Amino acid sequence: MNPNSHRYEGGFPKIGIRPIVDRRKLVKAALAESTMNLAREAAAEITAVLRNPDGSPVEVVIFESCISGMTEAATCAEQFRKEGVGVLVSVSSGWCYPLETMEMDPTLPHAVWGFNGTERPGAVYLAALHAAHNQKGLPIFKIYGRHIQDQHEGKLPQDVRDQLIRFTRAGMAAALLRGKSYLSIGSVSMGIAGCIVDENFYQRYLGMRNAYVDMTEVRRRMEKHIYDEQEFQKAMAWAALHCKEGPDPNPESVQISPESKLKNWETSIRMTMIVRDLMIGNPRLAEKGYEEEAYGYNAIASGFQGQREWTDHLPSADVLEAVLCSSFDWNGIREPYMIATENDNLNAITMLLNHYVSYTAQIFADVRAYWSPEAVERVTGWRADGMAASGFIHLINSGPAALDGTGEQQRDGQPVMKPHWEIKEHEVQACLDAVSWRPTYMDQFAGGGYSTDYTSRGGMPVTMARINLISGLGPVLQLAEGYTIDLPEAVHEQLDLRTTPTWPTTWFVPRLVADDPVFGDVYTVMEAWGSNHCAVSYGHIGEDLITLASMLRIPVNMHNIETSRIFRPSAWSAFGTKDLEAADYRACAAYGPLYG
Ligand SMILES: C[C@H](O)[C@@H](O)[C@@H](O)C(=O)CO
Ligand SMILES: [Mn+2]
Repeated sequence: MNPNSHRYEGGFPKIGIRPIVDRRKLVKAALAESTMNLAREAAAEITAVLRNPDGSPVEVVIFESCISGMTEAATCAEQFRKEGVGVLVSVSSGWCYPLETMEMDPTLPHAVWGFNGTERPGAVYLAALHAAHNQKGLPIFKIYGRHIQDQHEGKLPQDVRDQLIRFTRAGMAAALLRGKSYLSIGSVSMGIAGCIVDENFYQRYLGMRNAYVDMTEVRRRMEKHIYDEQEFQKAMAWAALHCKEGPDPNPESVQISPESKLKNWETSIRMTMIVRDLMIGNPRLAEKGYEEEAYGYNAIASGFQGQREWTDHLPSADVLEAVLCSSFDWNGIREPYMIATENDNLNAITMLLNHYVSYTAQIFADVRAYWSPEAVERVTGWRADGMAASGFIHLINSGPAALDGTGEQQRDGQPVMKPHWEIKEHEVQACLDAVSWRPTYMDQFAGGGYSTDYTSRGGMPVTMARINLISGLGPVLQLAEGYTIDLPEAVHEQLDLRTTPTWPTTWFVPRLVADDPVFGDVYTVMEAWGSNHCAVSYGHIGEDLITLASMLRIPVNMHNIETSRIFRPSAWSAFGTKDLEAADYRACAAYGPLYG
């Protein structure tokens, strides 16, 4: 039994499509079938592109007939509620009485595609409907194709398809959060404010719950063997085979014995299994008589405090964080978990949002330093050139940097981080081979443990993001699209040795934007970063994060995304069309958190 397999026993939210038509008999007769066809086209596009976290196609439910008035609208809402629909798409090709056919649930992300064919006033309905939604405080996403289509042309134009996918991808991310938990194991680490759990944020913006377990629970389960001992043996064998131990960075005098190191591996592997079981439960524990422990906390993200009450005398959580955040372990290839070191839950949630729109594993990193070309030349003699010519940012943190972050997976010969369902076994091996498991620095982690030492391959398009909580304002999202870069080996060594070289490094260059107050210079991107941590996702997902943030009513305070890629509810334009950032703030403040 794969202990990851029951992770989504409750299934996944679905996307509901609401075909809408004018109820006048002759008009309905003329349009109902073609409107249903538009709904089917949209459904086919969504299921072809979007995936659930386990890699299965997102399920789309089309209401069985066209909605032409309040009765059908109510019947559809009730049917969709029973089906677990979490995202709505309405489709129309003619005029359809907005106030009588609209959906009123303020918590369901909703887009409307008004077919742009002049034979019938689909676009007029779309405009009137969005006016109704805006008057009633129910923002929707408007999908209006640029080019006129012929009435019975069933195909989705590319621009309609792009907006439909961008909306439903973000809508699914919002729906996947709803009702799930964030599990804190421990509390605030070393005075890091990002570790403070703000239940108001989780409940009102994300629709999530907060669970708390003291770190002593991990110790209890270790000491009482409340874990699957067969799996433990399998995991230890896997680690012995695949987790190559690298040089111990500590002075001889404090290096621990091989026997103690083996014990540290055993403890680290037990911690890994126990934290996973705490998050999602494990039916095997019930078989051992631990029915309560078998439940888990229905957690889609968690954080392990670690420092210092655990790490001062027990192995650090680097192994559990690195293994669980990766797309594979001794049980094979699987969806990565979202785990924050130090219980920096704001970073864990950022990892989760990234993951739900990108489908890939995430790199949790300290935003360690900006290296100017001048400083690099002074220290190494090398003048940074190419993409590094304006300097670069050192992203590095022990623990939850997924081993996928090595960049050893490939697509078309390029380094990538893939959704787990695309990863090949040989790529898993390549990721593992690129990692050196280094004994941790005893001066900081007196309890020992192992960190993952790797360097991300350059040439990957990535997005660095972070949610920050600002007093008097609430949550804000910042993001920077850019690329990982390679440094000459000797330069990397010199710069890395100045830091904590036993940790995973990603050299990052944000995509610069001329004359932008923040993205005009790599230095200001670092200087404007709102926290010590960031979550790095594969891919340029800034547009998806911006759409998702608007659904949750989280303003975006910093991004380098072109205006043409920004897709937010149509009501946002009522808050200003010249300054989209200001409009975003005003709209989020006006509507407040998605769940009230
Ligand atoms: C080892 C140090 O205590 C690190 O944990 C510290 O530099 C951090 O990563 C803080 O986020
Ligand atoms: Mn850190």
